[in-house]
Amino acid sequence: MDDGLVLNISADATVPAKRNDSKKSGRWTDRVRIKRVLKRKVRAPDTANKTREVFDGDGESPHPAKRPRRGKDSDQPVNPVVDRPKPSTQIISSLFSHNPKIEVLQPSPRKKSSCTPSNAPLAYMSGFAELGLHPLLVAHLENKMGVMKPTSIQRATLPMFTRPPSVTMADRDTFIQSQTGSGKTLSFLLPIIHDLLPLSTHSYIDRSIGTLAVIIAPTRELAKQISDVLQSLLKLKLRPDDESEDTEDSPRYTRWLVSGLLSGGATKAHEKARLRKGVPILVATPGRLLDHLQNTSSFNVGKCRWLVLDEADRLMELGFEDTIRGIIQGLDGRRRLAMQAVKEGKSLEVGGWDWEHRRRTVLCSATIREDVQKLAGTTLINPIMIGSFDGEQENQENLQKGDAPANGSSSAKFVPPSQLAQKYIIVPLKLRLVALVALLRSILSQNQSKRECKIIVFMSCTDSVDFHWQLLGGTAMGGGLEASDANSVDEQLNAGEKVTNSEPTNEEVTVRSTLLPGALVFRLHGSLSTPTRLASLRGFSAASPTLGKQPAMSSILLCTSVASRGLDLPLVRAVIQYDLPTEGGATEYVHRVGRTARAGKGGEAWSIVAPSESEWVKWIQEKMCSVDESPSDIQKANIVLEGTGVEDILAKGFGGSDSEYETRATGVQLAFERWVLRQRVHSELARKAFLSHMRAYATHPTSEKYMFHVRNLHIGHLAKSFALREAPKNISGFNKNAPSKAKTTVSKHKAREVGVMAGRSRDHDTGLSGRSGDAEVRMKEAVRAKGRLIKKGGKMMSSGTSEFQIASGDALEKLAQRYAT
Ligand SMILES: Nc1ncnc2c1ncn2[C@@H]1O[C@H](COP(=O)(O)OP(=O)(O)OP(=O)(O)O)[C@@H](O)[C@H]1O
Repeated sequence: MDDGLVLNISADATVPAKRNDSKKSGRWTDRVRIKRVLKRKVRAPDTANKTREVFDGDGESPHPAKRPRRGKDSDQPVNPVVDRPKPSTQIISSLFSHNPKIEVLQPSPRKKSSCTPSNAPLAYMSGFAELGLHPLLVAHLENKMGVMKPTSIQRATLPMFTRPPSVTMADRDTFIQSQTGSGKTLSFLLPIIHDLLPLSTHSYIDRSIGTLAVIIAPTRELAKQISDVLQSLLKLKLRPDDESEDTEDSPRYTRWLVSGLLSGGATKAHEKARLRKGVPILVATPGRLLDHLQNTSSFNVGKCRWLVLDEADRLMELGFEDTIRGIIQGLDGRRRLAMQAVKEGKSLEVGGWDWEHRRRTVLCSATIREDVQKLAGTTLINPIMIGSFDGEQENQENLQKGDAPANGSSSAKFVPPSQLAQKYIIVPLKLRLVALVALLRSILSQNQSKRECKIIVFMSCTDSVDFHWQLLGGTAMGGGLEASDANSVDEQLNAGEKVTNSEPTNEEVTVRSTLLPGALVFRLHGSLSTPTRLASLRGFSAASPTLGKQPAMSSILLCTSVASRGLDLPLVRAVIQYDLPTEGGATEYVHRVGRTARAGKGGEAWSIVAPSESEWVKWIQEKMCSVDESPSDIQKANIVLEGTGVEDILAKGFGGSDSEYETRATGVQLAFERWVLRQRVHSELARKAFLSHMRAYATHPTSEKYMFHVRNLHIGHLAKSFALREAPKNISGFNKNAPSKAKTTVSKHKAREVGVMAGRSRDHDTGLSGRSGDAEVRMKEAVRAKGRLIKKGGKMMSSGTSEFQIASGDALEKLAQRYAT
């Protein structure tokens, strides 16, 4: 049996030669035993590695080869000088045998051309001017930002704020919901600037007026992104280009409108200094904002007239409900104190400020789930809903009451943009890793003619992201090869593995893989430091990313769900869900795929589905459709996922004739496995990633267990997709057969525990993780407990000075401990 593994991968010179198994001396029983063992085994072609490789190939045996028992010696510590895993017998199972049979997929009847983009600017509109937007803003959008026509959510939202007050909803708050990539950010930023710009005409106005608008976003990345868009809007020209329009009567605007960002990225002292100077429009993450409301006396926010809660559903998911209540109480308290100070003549403020002008709250959310309704009920006054809702009237009434929808459905219909091509591949577990590489290669080569191509790959946990990132960067084959087509895989393999001396360090931002020519690989998850996360995003989004002197055309981002919400990364051609979402169900899926196909552009979304998860395809399609939708509606909205065979992807990605791709895929897999074996630190990375992945997998909600149950996974095959050759029972910490939390159907509560066990690996990213996030985590806990305190009759406190406080950080924590139930 040759198993198709005749690959000319050169031996790793640093590895000692394999010891000879034949034995001439010793007892005759020993010699007979060894002979018998050798007869049964088929030798691996690579004998350079001290590791003995046992092939399980081509169906000779229906069961995977068993790993022989290890002798006493195997427990001896690894030689500290050569830091490599201890020699052991390894199982090298063939990639293409013993895989479950997968139904041949029928091509989808969907015609791509029939899809008109659902989130594109509206062609029939003449421009933003007809929505009543300030002419300076219209000119800036058209001339400097290339934004000519509004999208449908902008068309619906802007008139609400630009019409004269008598007919608008001055006394009403707003709830905005629309598709991913439909331009929600501009639909709340433009009204704010439109409202504040004319204040320039007041003689006393400058940035010392304080903060007039606060925008809250759930993560640092999102806050930074909103802040960037805001900054580019605020660069607007304050006079019309046409001088003739600049008459005596035309208002003279001054540049007092500046923006600021509070997201925990900078030091508090620096943020305090900025707040003291005055920041008229502030973008913030919730924890840091509440912190400043509690502790920064110079934070002048008494006149705030806009509060925006972006990605409200994510804010709720991340447990910010109490923090947001604290923020609202803080804003109200500071307003009362400021008004009182003016009344009592204690304030140095010049008169003329319209204190009657109430603060408007805008809530943006992808869904109107029960928890978002609750938030809307407590934060919005007489809200008007803008967006696409089913049963709008009913929902509107519920929203005002803060109730869940009467029909019991917990979410409004939320579908991906119609122009997005949604695809899935059912991939046997063993083939996952090579299928991912093949898919990346095929997308990259298809888009070679385009200027650049960006791909986002979602993984289940931070450990998995770290492992795959290091693996791709570390497994350099024939270093420096720049293959331009899929056929060059052979050349890369034949050139031999190259031991890279410079392993990427933990805080490095990017790596290159010769398997993915012309692309740089970035990573993003919540355990990276803020500068690394931001550098990663900057690098990935850059027009022509570079590594050293080598420019790259394309970029790939390996990430956890941290990148699923709100991030607007330009030119993302494809999203690959290597691991399907463990939390958030269909909503999370729609958010993830929504990172592509934005503002009317095209894109493709790929889901890698395990054979035991195949029910998921039907499930997700049903979740995205309304019960009463006709098949033509479903086709039109492009809610159907199109299946592709894994062989097609492997053939496209690795090239070659007939089934040559099998040999090539095997070569790639072997190279990965050798990388894992090469150093102890690599195998630890792989094991950790495997374990964390299993734990994350166990946190799928109970209602989804029939599709995602650890019990249904072939653990050995899954381990192979982490380039591990070891039988999983030897991976400490996880035993599929033990009565573990992962094994039994876990309740949601238990599932959470499993998630917590995974520690840093589970990425409920809030921008709270990492070194600088610890304080925020504690703050969040304290605020939660403060909620309990208030329920138990505690009250908000005002310090002797003019500062309104909920309580100081320390006091709050002490109170929290005292009242913790
Ligand atoms: N009227 C417009 N014309 C052209 N491009 C636009 C327009 N409005 C917004 N865009 C662009 O569309 C992209 C998506 O916008 P935005 O990030 O606001 O979407 P979103 O609805 O908030 O998406 P998500 O739900 O994923 O957060 C951005 O790159 C933005 O610059």
